[in-house]
Amino acid sequence: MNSTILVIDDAKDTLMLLEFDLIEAGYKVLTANGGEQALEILNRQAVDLVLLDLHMPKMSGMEVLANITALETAPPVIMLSASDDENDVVKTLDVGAEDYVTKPYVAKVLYARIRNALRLKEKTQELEALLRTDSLTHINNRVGYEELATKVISHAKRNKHRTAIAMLDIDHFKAVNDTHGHDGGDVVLVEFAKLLISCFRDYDVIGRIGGEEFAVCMPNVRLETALAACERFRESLAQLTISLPDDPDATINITVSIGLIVSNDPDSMLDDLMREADKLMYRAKSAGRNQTVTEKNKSENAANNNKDNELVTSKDNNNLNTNTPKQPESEKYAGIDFDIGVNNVLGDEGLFEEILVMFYQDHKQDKDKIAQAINDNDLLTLKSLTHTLKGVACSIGAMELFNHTKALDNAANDQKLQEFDYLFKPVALAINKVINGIETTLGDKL
Ligand SMILES: Nc1nc2c(ncn2[C@@H]2O[C@H](COP(=O)(O)OP(=O)(O)OP(=O)(O)O)[C@@H](O)[C@H]2O)c(=O)[nH]1
Repeated sequence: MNSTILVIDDAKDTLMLLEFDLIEAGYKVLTANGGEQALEILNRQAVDLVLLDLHMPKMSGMEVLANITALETAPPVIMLSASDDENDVVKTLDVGAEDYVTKPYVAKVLYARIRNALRLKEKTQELEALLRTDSLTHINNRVGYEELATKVISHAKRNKHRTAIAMLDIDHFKAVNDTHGHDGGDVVLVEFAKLLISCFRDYDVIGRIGGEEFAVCMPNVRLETALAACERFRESLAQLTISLPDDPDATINITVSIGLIVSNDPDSMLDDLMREADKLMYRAKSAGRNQTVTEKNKSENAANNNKDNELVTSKDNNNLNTNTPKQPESEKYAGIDFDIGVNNVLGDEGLFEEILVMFYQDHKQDKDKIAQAINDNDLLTLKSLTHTLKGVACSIGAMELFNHTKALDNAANDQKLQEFDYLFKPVALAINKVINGIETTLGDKL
């Protein structure tokens, strides 16, 4: 497809000459006789490149340049000026111009500069897409997902729509890897992503958030609709039999645990919603996996004059329970979701306290031990520490610690050494929070 070039110049004859030359070279051309007209065009339509005069009456070329570079999808700008003052060259390049060509221009040199700028733009776009795409499944990675979902949430705020966020985690995925190898696990992840794409709507934002964890952001939906979509996916997945190209006799069946939250709270941030949905997903895990757990966001309940949040769990179509009251969340132990922890020991608070004392004694040094293992490049110790900590964090309901440790554990398993340092920081903070929380509440029993 021919690239579109916008030429901005106050001199009519220059505009005509450039238009002629550029059309001759195969480009589509738009012209503007000043900054105001140019910005109007850029607001209306996409342009691949801008040729911009520097000295113009009314809005100067510098001013126009600053406005263009501030656009969300700014096209590359080549300055085209009669001035060969080196300060002009430096200033415009510093403000964001791609190149600087002096007038009178030599057509074939100008064409070469244009081709170069367009090539660079294409490469940059390819790199930006890679930065946002998961290389295995080709859906959004965490960066891409968060960027798009954040836009959905801002749009929802402006239009007072609800947004649903679902966090999905494949059940017992480690066992798939253990049985069928990492390549077998990869095939499962790809099939999982394909099914996500086919089950959710085109404008739902889908992403792979971590190893075997995925997220879906559903714009403008009611809880019932979002829950139905999650359930449709969960059921389709449970019925899907995945075969491996390298081992046609092997078949794999998997299930998924889903946490779903729907919010129309204008102050909800994506991070908060994802955290809430993640907590619900771990409830689905604790409650036996292969199910969706959802809870209406507080503000939505408030709008319905409902004091308590509703917890909805759904294992199959005739097991939809909309009346299970949620336990009020306790602040008893910092960094620990008391409800999850206590539920993991069938509600026995005394036993839960004993487990926390054991956790404190066994893991209070973990931060230093993990730091040491990273420092020594001792992968075996690191894997063993993170794997154990991840498991116990989940069972005491320390979900933040669990999530961060899980990320570090995955990186250790995949030997992503360069990620260790930055993944360790949140683990260290989360351990501190939990250890200090236990000390504060159970000090005399430790
Ligand atoms: N094949 C493959 N495995 C991955 C990838 N990323 C993470 N994993 C693996 O995913 C597994 C996740 O295991 P766990 O976090 O223990 O969870 P699980 O076995 O799914 O158990 P539950 O979540 O509790 O049901 C680990 O073995 C990781 O090595 C990947 O890109 N490819």
